Amino acid sequence: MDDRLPVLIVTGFLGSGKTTLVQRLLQRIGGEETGVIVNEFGEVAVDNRLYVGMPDDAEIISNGLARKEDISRAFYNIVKRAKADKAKMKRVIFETSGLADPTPVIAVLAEDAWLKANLRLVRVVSAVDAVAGIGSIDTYSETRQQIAVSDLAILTKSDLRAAVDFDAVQLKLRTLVPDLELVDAQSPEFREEELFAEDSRTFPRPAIQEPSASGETSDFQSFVLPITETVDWPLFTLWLSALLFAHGDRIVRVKGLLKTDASRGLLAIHGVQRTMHPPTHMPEKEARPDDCHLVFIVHSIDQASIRSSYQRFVERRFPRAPTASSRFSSIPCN
Ligand SMILES: Nc1nc2c(ncn2[C@@H]2O[C@H](COP(=O)(O)OP(=O)(O)OP(=O)(O)O)[C@@H](O)[C@H]2O)c(=O)[nH]1
Repeated sequence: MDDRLPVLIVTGFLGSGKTTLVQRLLQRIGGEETGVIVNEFGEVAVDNRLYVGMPDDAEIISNGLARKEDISRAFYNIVKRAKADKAKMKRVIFETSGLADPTPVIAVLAEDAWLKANLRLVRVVSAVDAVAGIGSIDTYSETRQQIAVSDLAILTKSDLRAAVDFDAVQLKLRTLVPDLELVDAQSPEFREEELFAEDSRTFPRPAIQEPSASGETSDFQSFVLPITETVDWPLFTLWLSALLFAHGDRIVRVKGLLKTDASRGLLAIHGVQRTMHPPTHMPEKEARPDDCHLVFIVHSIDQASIRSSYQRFVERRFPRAPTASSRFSSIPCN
């Protein structure tokens, strides 16, 4: 009997729904029995704080485009934990960052003798966003690379009004990988736990481009906008919606936690390209003042203009409520 721990790699572009999928999976299979590794792109690791129910002891690799040594260190830590508490850990999930090529993760599991003796890769799945996914495939080579090495694509956000239909996404994926299966995460037939089902996994599909060895060639930058004060929620959403509407092609992802006048706890904020997702409430006990900030992942846009836009638009206390049009015209990064 193969008693090595099964590993599932979850990949997908920025904001495609990887963490949501992992969270749903953990709810189905039991978070205490699952070792989780999260690689994040951003100056600070936030994903495990944006979701209720993510394990506190997740291994976080926060240098965005993880190098092989970071990946193997995280797997070593997980296996050591599993050995220390033998009966408990039953499986491992590795969530890549939205810009990472999963190939180095696959390579580490295939090359390191000790890891190979303790872990076995079950499959690589790619979250594909039904709203932004086709555009991301066309625009970002990172998305194409993630899909090329995946065994299965999982359609997310098909419940949203702006979602492209399943067949159109399937058709698009098959221009990259002719036999790639797509399943809909919103379908009642979708069972997250089956992602760990034991059929023999095929070897990774051939990469369609050379992966960047260190990952340091990315054109994307991330920065943190600290927001320690309580935010005027209507004003804030007006600002962020306008910013994403105007620059959603270059502000690829915004996420973070805010303390707002509309909520006694914290609100988790998610913007993905031009879509601002509904905020989610975080329990008050999770609130720590230094947690409150937004993480931006951008390309071809000056972060100073976003910072000054925020300062002018949201931080400034208006003596009288300005009209919507005067507020919009004050965004300097148009
Ligand atoms: N309506 C809807 N929203 C979803 C779905 N999946 C994810 N979202 C929302 O999309 C936003 C981004 O989801 P995440 O799970 O954080 O995406 P991610 O791929 O982990 O993001 P990064 O780690 O930044 O790359 C969040 O607001 C989620 O609630 C879905 O199937 N339907």
